[in-house]
Amino acid sequence: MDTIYLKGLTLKCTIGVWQWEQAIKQTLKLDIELSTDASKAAQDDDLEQALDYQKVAERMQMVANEAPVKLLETLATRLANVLLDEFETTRVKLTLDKGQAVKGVKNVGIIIERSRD
Ligand SMILES: Nc1nc2c(c(=O)[nH]1)N=C([C@H](O)[C@@H](O)CO)CN2
Repeated sequence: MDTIYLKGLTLKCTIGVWQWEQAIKQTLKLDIELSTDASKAAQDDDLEQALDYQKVAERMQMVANEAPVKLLETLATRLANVLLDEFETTRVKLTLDKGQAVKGVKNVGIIIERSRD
């Protein structure tokens, strides 16, 4: 199995448990790993048969923009579900980074892995 990855994708979204966070947009960084079989796309040199990472990036930004959430867990799960439902992949790993959301911490975030048969 092969892996398509994106690192440091910028997402703008309304996220956070506090009232002030629900009134602003914050910037998160997203890393994604998607399992794929790259052999057919490589053999024919054909984007149509590839897992298109540009479409993945655009879809992730759309989902993040859509609805306010409180928890990183909620957004990460929504993003993973969209990847599994809409793209040719059976395993996803997401790292969602909220930067310096906690005083004294360099970075804070969540890593989730999801798969389907
Ligand atoms: N497990 C989590 N803990 C916390 C979250 C979260 O999304 N998941 N969020 C917050 C606040 O929104 C924080 O980011 C800003 O003060 C606190 N803990």
